[in-house]
Amino acid sequence: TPSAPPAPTHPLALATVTAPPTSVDGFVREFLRELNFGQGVSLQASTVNDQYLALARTVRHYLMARWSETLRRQRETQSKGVAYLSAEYLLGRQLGNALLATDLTEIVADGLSQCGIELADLRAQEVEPGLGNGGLGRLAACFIDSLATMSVPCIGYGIRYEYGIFRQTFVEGRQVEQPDSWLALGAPWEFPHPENARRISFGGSVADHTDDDGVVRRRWTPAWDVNALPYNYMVPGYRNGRVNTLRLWRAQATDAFDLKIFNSGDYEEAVRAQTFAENISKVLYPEDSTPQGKELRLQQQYFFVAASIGDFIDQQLPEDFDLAQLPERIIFQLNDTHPVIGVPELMRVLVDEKRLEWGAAWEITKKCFAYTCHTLLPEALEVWSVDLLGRLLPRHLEIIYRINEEFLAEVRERFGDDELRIRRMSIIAEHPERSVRMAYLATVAGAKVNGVAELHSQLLRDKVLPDFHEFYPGKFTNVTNGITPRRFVRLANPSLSELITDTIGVGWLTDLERLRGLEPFAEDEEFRARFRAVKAGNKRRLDAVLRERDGVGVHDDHLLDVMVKRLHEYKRQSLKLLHIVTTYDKIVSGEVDVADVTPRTVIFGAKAAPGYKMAKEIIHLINAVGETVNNDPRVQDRLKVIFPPNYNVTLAEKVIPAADLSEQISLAGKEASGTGNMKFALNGALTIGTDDGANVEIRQLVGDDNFFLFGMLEPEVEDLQTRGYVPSSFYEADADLRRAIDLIASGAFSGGDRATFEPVVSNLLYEDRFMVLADYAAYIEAQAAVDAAYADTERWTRAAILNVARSGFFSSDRSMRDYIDRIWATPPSF
Ligand SMILES: [N-]=[N+]=N[C@]1([C@H](N)O)O[C@H](CO)[C@@H](O)[C@H](O)[C@H]1O
Repeated sequence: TPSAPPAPTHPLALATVTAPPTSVDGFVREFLRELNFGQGVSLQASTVNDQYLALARTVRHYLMARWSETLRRQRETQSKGVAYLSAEYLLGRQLGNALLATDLTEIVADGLSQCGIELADLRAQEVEPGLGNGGLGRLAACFIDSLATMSVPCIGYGIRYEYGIFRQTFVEGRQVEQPDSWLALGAPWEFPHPENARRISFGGSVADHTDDDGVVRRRWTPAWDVNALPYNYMVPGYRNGRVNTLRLWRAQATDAFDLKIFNSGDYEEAVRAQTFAENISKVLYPEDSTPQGKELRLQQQYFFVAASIGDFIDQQLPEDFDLAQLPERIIFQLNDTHPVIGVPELMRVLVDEKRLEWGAAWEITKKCFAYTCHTLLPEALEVWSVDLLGRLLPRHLEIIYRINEEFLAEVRERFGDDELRIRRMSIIAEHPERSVRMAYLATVAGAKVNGVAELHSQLLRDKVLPDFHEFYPGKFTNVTNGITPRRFVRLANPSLSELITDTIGVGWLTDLERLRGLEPFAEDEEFRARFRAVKAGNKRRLDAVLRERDGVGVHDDHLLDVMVKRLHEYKRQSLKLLHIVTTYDKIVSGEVDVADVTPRTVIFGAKAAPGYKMAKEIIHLINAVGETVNNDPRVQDRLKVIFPPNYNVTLAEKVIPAADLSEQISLAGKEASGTGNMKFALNGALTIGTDDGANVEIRQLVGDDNFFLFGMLEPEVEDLQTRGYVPSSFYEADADLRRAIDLIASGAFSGGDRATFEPVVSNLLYEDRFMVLADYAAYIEAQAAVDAAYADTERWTRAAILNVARSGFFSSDRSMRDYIDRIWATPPSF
């Protein structure tokens, strides 16, 4: 290969880019230049969007120096890093975080106000990139933030969906999805590099081929291909001079336009290839925990994984790199089963392209991957039919067959001809359709397999993958999830952050366990008063936001009871609904004096996957119950239900700091971890929850007195399931439950029409897969304890302070330390 031309240089080009002066004048000069030359407008003529785009680009200038220095040092030190492979990144707005990371917020606010511009208006102009569904996507965003802040080399790889998670609207209380055209007003945080595009192949066939070294190898002859264009995003560390990279891939046709066909007048045909190709990165699949086995979804997964592995080997490694050393240089972390097709892809590259022996390639591959499982729902573990895989990726199917063959040979060696075990453990499922079990492939190929909370990892070992735990005992570990305190405490809750810093000093943002220093202040009356003032202020802020956004407000003297997460039956939003209906029923029937009811506003936030019918029914019922309760004069505003549409990261940053009560009420054994639960505890909300996922660890750390635990434990759920669960028996046995369900069935929330919510009622009475009725009585009792506790303001505040003080463990920095210690061995490098 011809030697690369000498790199361009000039005495003015400093070894690395230098940041503009960190002064108000320095900033204003940079901003106006960007507005004039970048946006091409004068300050006077500029729109808010012009100003936002110019500001974003100006802030990029301050980060650029750190980014190129990070890349230069990375190239220099060649230290081992992480390639985080995730089909989802729920990043949230970038501007606030970039200003925080560079400590520019004040300078920028002053500079802009000199120009007659409000920083808050420009921050509100940003459209958040909704490139994820829920917890899994947000976790990826928190993790890459922590790795940058901890100076760990990391490249996040994913897909640059043209349309992210749909925008949710409500029409007569029903969810209606709108496309999320997040790019429409410009995307100032991305750096496209079409020159580094990669060709990704699909389809075709495989045959033996004698290569020029005389060796017969399998040769894949694809049928079609697309280009993968990289778009780089900055991942700034918190005030440590470091910026890591997030590389998202966009699909584009290799030959975008067929002029000959166009000239023949068949315009549609002329661009068909382009449309077809671009479909691959067109839109995010909106399912959370219930994957769609659609071909396009597999195309998306292979597209970004093949581009990422190719990019790392060809772009990030020195030309003469000895691939046997690959495990010393990189660990590919598989964020759930979505990127697992990367395992046969690396084997294909090593064996077919780099011509390594199969055995040598497998030794490398086994050390280069690790797998994080995020679920316990059997339907969430992806399987791909061998028909589809064989058609789309014939060479990869071959490789998977060989991996499975060699794996089962090892199993036979260990356990003899135990056919049932062989069938149970085979990566290839024979029934109901011959298909590849991606979680099994990830477990066989991964150096480590982890769950995302202690209970989850235990259930993975005991119930989901017991055979594999028996076969690979050392492979299974746990890393409890975490959240970044930079976004979810410092940015989302500046007044609480100020109180914390005033009290325990700085440093807690990158060492969250320091929050323990707040414990003694739970006993300090003056501090408790300041803590309450912070919460009240956040409630008023939320009130203003919701009034402007949706025309509804929240009373700051109400207990704010918040349930925000994707709509899924296992998360049991319908249990929360039954509590509301029970309270309402007791008020309107006069069973309780409305004056004795603790004033409470229940805030829901939840998107349902568009194809998830029951979830959409439950959303409709929540809005209908809200409509009735909110407008019933007998309630005297002491119970309110609000459901702001389009719950996303930006709304979470306003709702969570205002919350008093965090609803984490999934059926025990169903929620792998949860991460919203951690954000609420760190923002001084008390949790009412089951012993499920990370709730268990939150309760253990904050103390039983500061957590409202209720409901069956996982073994009790298992036992009831085994004994046979008859939901209607709970209906018959519990008068309050019967009245609540009967009220819904009566049409009280649907203008007397009994049919409207019959599907929800029937589902609860005759199916109730997630045992809402079984946990109802315990839940209602726990909610009564909440009311009693809330009436004792000092006790409540003390408990809220202890939740903050004892939740430092839930920093994603700690999660990263655990991944580094237990899985990656990628210590901070510089
Ligand atoms: N997919 N998936 N899984 C989830 C969430 N739905 O995104 O991953 C999250 C991140 O690990 C978990 O907190 C949550 O319990 C789990 O259900």
